[in-house]
Amino acid sequence: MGKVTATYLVHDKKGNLDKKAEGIALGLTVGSWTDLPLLEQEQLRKHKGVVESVVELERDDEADRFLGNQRTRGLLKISYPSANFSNDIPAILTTVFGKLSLDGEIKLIDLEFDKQLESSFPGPKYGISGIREILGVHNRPLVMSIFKGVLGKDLSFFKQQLYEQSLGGVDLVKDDEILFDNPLTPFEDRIKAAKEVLQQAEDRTGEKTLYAVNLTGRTSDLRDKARRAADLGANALLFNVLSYGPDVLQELAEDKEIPLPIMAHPALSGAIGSSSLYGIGYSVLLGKLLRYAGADLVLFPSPYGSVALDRDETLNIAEALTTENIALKKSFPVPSAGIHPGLTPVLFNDFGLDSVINAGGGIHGHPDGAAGGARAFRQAVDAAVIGEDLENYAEKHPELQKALELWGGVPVT
Ligand SMILES: CSCCC(=O)C(=O)COP(=O)(O)O
Ligand SMILES: [Mg+2]
Repeated sequence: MGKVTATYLVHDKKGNLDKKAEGIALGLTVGSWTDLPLLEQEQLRKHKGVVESVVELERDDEADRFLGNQRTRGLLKISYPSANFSNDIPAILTTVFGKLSLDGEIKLIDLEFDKQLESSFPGPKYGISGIREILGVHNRPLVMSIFKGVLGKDLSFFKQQLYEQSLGGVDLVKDDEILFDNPLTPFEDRIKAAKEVLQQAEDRTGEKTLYAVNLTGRTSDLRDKARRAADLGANALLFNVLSYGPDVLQELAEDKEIPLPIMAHPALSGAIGSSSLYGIGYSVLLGKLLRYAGADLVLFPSPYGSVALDRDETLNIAEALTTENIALKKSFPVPSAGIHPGLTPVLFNDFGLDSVINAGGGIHGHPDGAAGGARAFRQAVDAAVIGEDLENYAEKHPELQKALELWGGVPVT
């Protein structure tokens, strides 16, 4: 029988992790079945959660002193039979962490779907290979930029920014996640304008740029809006997935009339993932779940920029998005926030060829404007791929030189 297996990090004042694990395995499934008649026990047995392992970890003495109590720390692995839930993320999350998420210091840090369950999820429609195919770029990390300062501006500003970013050589441009439908730059007009501008830029550079329009509004309108975007010639969607839920992303990803790559933004994820005691770990929240649900690209805070995450945490997200152990297409990891060209070598070192270097301020703040910023990133990527020192490479590449003068470089250690 199929199953989903959850791993929890627990801090427990009572100190008996085996009892705690058994309590969860029972409590989230059949309740106190041992008090029932034998026949009923037998019927319920196939629904009971199974404690797969209990590992006690070293105590966190500093936190215990701070909180004024001693807690046993441990990792509990519990599996839940697929007979208990339907094959969708809302049912799975409610099964493994629904009421449990309210029950003290407990964090869901891993979720393993068996192969049968995994096969009921779409995964990315394009994934890394499909997006590379569309762009015709196979041998380097992609470069992406973010519109900035569009709020309160009209379409002419939008077009100008897009043209400059594309001319400089970025592979993708995305809306900022805070740009919603508005009278100055309406959703459909942005798509039409972008189509025209990107064709003009491609005619000059010979390179393709994809524009990810922010798909926003009421949940019930999203499907039609996304289909309309596809009809108008949009080439990608940006989606604030955690404001809606991963299942909404899955609905969009599965829709045959929305044949567009979907880029998932991590807005709101900090509220769920940032505590070391509670919530859902980032590698599940932004990694596995979004890959299963069908995100082609996933943004997350890099370990180095303005909203930095712990480096191991970011590596685990990227691993979940790209591991071969999941038989679905791979999603592009997009470490983001506060990125400038000088960070390219460390990002390349951490996330490799199959990643996207993404910047807003680091593009638009360049002394030569967005086109110069984009060129500086492309030069930094080229240097990283051939393993050349950024400072040396900058001697013959003035845009990179200017970026390094402004923001500095960060050596790989
Ligand atoms: C927290 S990851 C999302 C990155 C993002 O949406 C963004 O606007 C980053 O902009 P920046 O100017 O910091 O590159
Ligand atoms: Mg943003």
